[in-house]
Amino acid sequence: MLPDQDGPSGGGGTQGVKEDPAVSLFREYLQLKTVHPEPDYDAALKFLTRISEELGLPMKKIEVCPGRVVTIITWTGTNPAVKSVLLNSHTDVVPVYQEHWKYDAFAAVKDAEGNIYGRGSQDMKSVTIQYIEAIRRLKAAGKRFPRTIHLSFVPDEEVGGHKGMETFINHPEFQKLNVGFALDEGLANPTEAFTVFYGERNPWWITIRCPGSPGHGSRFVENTAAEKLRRIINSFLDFRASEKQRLDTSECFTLGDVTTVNMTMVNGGVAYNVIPAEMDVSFDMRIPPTVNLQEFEEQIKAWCAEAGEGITYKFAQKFMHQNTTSTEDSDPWWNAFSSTCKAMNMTLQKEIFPAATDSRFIRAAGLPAIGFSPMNCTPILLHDHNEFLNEGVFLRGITVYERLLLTLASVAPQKGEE
Ligand code: MET
Ligand SMILES: [Zn+2]
Ligand SMILES: [Zn+2]
Repeated sequence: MLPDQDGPSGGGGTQGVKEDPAVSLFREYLQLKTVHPEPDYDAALKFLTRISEELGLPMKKIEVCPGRVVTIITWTGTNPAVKSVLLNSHTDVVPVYQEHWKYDAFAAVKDAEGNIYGRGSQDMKSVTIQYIEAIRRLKAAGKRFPRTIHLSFVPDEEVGGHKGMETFINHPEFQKLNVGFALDEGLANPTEAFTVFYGERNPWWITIRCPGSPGHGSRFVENTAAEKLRRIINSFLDFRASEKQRLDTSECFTLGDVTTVNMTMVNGGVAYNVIPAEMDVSFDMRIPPTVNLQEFEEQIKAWCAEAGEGITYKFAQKFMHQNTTSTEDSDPWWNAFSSTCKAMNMTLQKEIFPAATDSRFIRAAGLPAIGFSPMNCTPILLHDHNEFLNEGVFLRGITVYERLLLTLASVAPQKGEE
């Protein structure tokens, strides 16, 4: 049969059955073009304003930078003096190569299997709607909890978070939230298990400038920029190969446990027959929290010194905090989280997040944060073509958050909280 292309109802997976309103809301949110480089944040704000009215919960808008608004929806607890639970999600999504997609990446098409296609279906518009729907259900059931629950909806995560969470975390309005524990995004898991992230690799984005002697393209000029560039590239890519080897030969390592290095840009030169006075190369590096960052930078310095005279580097991104969140049974937040999952017969795999999320700013502020997107039995398709999530997996995730909030928002007050 034909996929359901034009409306929130129907779809082969649930043929003849009216679509769950939560799924319809998810599909509606996927259709908002909050896509870089010019995200329609106004559309997201309008959507969230409606949600706040539907839920009957107050909303606060904090413009952290011009045109960049963080939205907070709050469900105040019965003991608002104790620390709150923060459910964070970003509203922006990465661009698409539409020609590689089966369907319009912003049409939220649901196919015969109930798979919902759209940019953001995994990263992370699903999670946003799951948080909202879990709150809606708990409210409708007349529940109240001691701890306040805040939902934060932040812009610009996908471009580094500078005009989003990085600024918000230092804003007085963030302090006022009195956060004790945060949930943020994770990754899908193709198996029955769910992956949870207790830390992240540190993103370092570096550009290395290689100066050299210019001259005529027909000569053997000494000390050229290209020769230095080649040595730099060799050092970085040799290290890349050794880290890949370490990952490939280890039984227990995941991507989050080794350093990745990728050469992502090269620049320089003006003409075929002019030896350039300088050439630049850029790398995206992701460094596990167990690596000594000072020593790692010394290694980079050594590679530059070995490659020739006058080589300089600068960072476009150099995250230095290496906090991880406790996953000890004695930790009340982890205990609440993991015991709830266990009670639901969910298998958890604890890992270091291989990329970066806004959780890194939360952890850097000294707060515990767990990265978790309840998507098991799902291929990892974030930032990829044909990103999708099955509606059954999506709906099950709402129940997971419902149960998680029951316990997290009821964690007993800790020493010093009251
Ligand atoms: C390093 S900024 C974060 C952007 C994106 N989430 C990434 O990991 O690449
Ligand atoms: Zn994301
Ligand atoms: Zn992303």
